[in-house]
Amino acid sequence: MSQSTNDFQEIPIIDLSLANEPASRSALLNNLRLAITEVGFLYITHHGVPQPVIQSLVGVLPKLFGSVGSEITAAEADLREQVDFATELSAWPSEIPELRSIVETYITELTLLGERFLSLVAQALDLPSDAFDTFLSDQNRLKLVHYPAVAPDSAITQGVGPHTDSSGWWTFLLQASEEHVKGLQVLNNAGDWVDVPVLPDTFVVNVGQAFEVLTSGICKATIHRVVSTGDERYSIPFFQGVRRDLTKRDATESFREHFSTPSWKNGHESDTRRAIDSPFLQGKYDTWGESQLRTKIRSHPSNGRKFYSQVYQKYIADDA
Ligand SMILES: O=C(O)CCC(=O)C(=O)O
Ligand SMILES: [Fe+2]
Repeated sequence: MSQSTNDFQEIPIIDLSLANEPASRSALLNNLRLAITEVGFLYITHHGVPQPVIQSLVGVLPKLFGSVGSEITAAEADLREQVDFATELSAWPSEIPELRSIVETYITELTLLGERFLSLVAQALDLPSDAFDTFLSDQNRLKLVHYPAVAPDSAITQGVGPHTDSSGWWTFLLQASEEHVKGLQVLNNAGDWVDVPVLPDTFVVNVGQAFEVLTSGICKATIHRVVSTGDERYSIPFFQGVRRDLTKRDATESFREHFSTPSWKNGHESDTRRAIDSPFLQGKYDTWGESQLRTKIRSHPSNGRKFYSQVYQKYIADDA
């Protein structure tokens, strides 16, 4: 894969309901593969987690947070506070008695979502749908996070510093604030921080470090951060757990052969074909040759001007 394929400017949106129809399934898997191998971040819609389960948890957030705790990421203090839960935890904040069942129901639903998602990921990576099942844990982690608002002139703007997720296979993040509230950003290979705005009824999904290792780096645990703004912000990341007895050897060797073929190393074969095909199939020129000529002239404009002066202006002006 070339460096430039990771210069994404926005986060792809994947509609999981497309998996239900054979006709739309292969397009879904194709788009999913591009998202997880080239961006490492995506939104999922039609995720199947019932809205009441989400709303009950979002509803307790304002009650839960009092004062800002402390956490360090990338050697800077983060301006956020959080409550961590895990499957089978026994200590519960007692001020909110209903919290336990709300959190347990949410974890159950997200566990199922994580399993459904992982089987699609396996298929998108040309593996059997249950290929990753034995790597899962019976314990997943949930965090409830609050980022306080900062004053416009505040010197401190680190909600959470740049990092990749170390806690699980995949992260399923609920951005639990209104749509105008910004904060989460993802780093592309060009070094730009790309905003991940709040989209209602979605989860933001990203690759964790362990899954990057399991796929020999084909799936990328992408760097992200949260910038504090004038709005307070809530978020709820769910970290799909890694089997506790997973060895380094299992993590690095289990799929090494599968991902060592040149088609993966150079960007998946069909990704490459897709990238080449799309200007041809979607562009306005009938022939492969003319579409290629347009591409080349636009890539090498001084040669285009010199050798193809009759058509140079036409192709340079054509942004289609
Ligand atoms: O709050 C967010 O939107 C992201 C949090 C995060 O990246 C993390 O806790 O790992
Ligand atoms: Fe994170």
